[in-house]
Amino acid sequence: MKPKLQTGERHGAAKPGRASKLVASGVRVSRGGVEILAGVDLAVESGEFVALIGPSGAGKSTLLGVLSGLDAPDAGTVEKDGEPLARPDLISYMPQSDGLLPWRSVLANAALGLEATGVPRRQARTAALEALKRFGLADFAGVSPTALSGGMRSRVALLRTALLGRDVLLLDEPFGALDALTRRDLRTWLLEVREELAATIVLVTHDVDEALLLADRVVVLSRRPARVAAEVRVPFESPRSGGIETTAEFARLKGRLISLLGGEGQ
Ligand SMILES: Nc1ncnc2c1ncn2[C@@H]1O[C@H](COP(=O)(O)OP(=O)(O)OP(=O)(O)O)[C@@H](O)[C@H]1O
Repeated sequence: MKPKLQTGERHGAAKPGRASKLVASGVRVSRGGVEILAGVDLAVESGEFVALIGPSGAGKSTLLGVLSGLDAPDAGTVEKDGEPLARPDLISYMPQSDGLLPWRSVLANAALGLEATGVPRRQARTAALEALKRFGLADFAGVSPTALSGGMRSRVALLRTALLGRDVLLLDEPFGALDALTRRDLRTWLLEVREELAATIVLVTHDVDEALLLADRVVVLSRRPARVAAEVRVPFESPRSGGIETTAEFARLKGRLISLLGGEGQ
């Protein structure tokens, strides 16, 4: 089953009153005597989809941890809609590992985030089943995640994160371990379900094509200790199709991002 889509609506436009603005100012982080973030300033608008790229080890995951509220910066602030991030549970964070539990069914895994926030089990599973249907995963509700392909696992993990209904979604290389074809499918899927998510999204990726295909804006971190080195607005209209990859504009932007990364983007 295909997810419900509001075709014709620009993907960048979030549902009113839902998505939040996230602003990081002067964020500095050192770990074990190593300076990782050296004053990062980043504003993500309500409903915007930002891709975060940078050289390997630059500090992308570290920044995402700070944006989630799970890690405190040594200096600087993160504000959501003008208020300091008070509790990490205001934001959905999907780390690199999908974290699906093999002894729970797909449905029980999808419901796990809700149950962890205190939603009664039956209610959580009803909501999870509804989401599985909307995201085309209902046929897999009763099976163990071990029976799923990598791509399906990523969908379930993303759905579990999204089901929390948070208005900010932070995704750390959600498709990093997948083969190229499966990644392509999942990018298309993520574009399709974006309307359903109605969230402000920050996606960490190593993949310049992925950043350009999905995001409204690409933010490039410098080498460690990282700052924001550059920002590139992605001009393609939504809904996007794979066809944009063959355009001269796509090639130009890709070349620019790779040169900003010093050739380390792929
Ligand atoms: N506790 C720590 N002590 C020392 N160094 C750390 C610690 N945590 C992270 N680092 C270092 O900080 C740097 C940034 O790590 P981080 O995972 O945020 O980078 P990244 O840009 O997400 O990396 P990658 O692109 O490889 O996923 C890395 O070089 C890492 O080794």
